[in-house]
Amino acid sequence: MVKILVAGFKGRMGNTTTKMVLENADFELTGVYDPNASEKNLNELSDFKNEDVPAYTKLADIDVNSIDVWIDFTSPASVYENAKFALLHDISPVIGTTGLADDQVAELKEIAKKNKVGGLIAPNFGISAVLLMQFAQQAAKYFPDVEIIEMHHDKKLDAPSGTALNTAKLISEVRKQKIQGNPEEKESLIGARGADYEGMRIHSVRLPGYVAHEQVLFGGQGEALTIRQDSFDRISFMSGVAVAAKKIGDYDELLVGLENLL
Ligand SMILES: NC(=O)C1=CN([C@@H]2O[C@H](COP(=O)(O)OP(=O)(O)OC[C@H]3O[C@@H](n4cnc5c(N)ncnc54)[C@H](O)[C@@H]3O)[C@@H](O)[C@H]2O)C=CC1
Ligand SMILES: O=C(O)C1=N[C@H](C(=O)O)C[C@H](O)C1
Repeated sequence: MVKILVAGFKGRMGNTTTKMVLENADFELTGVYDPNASEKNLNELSDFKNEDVPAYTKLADIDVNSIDVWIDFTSPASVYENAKFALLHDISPVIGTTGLADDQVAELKEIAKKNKVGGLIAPNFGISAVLLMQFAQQAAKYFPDVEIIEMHHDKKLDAPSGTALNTAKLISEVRKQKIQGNPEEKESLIGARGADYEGMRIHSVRLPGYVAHEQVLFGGQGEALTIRQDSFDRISFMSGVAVAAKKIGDYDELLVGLENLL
């Protein structure tokens, strides 16, 4: 039985993850954490009235000995501190929160290595998104001209999305250095051409009704290829989170990307 704490349990992903953990026979929910919670126990929430699980609002109060895996769906501002806290207490972090800077990831990898604790940072736990990133990396070998459009709900804090940024990083590993478009082009409205990641453009759409969607557009001589994935419901991330929580205890380093565990 894997003992799990869900960080960010009051949020959209935290709520869905808390339910998934409670419903999975391989898991025991031993804590939930959210500094913005007013509850002391999960059973104070109507959705979870039969679940006796301590709800923490301060890192210092967490019973670290009761936790094997820390699942984090919090905020770009808090994920580094949370992941470091988990690693330093011999708890395996499974991080879905986006917005970690490259130097923060490098530091967390060092801490994991030094303390021999397994952990995972996954920009996206949906299998459709994992496949999209792999297919896009493959296509970029043949189509170096690429633009990414990511579309999300309008409550999202970070832009571009972690998935779009990771897609661009994976593509840049195989793509020849290239500045796309007309070198003389000028934006008459700032931002019209989107963000620039090593010459690739990333466009972020935020609209109510959307959940999480991405298109990678490739253009070539007289042809084009579009790869698209859609998460219509947050349940789409749960099988990936469950796989990670089950397997991460077998590792002693911090991995990036769900594909490493599939
Ligand atoms: N990797 C993946 O597959 C996915 C990643 N995400 C990412 O997960 C994160 C959360 O997304 P949502 O649930 O939509 O956000 P949300 O805003 O609904 O929930 C975030 C929760 O974290 C809490 N929180 C804030 N500071 C905290 C701290 N220091 N420790 C613990 N909890 C804290 C907030 O009170 C809130 O309840 C975002 O970064 C998002 O991009 C979202 C969906 C899938
Ligand atoms: O905020 C979200 O909702 C999501 N965030 C992740 C990201 O930034 O890529 C994963 C997914 O797109 C949903």
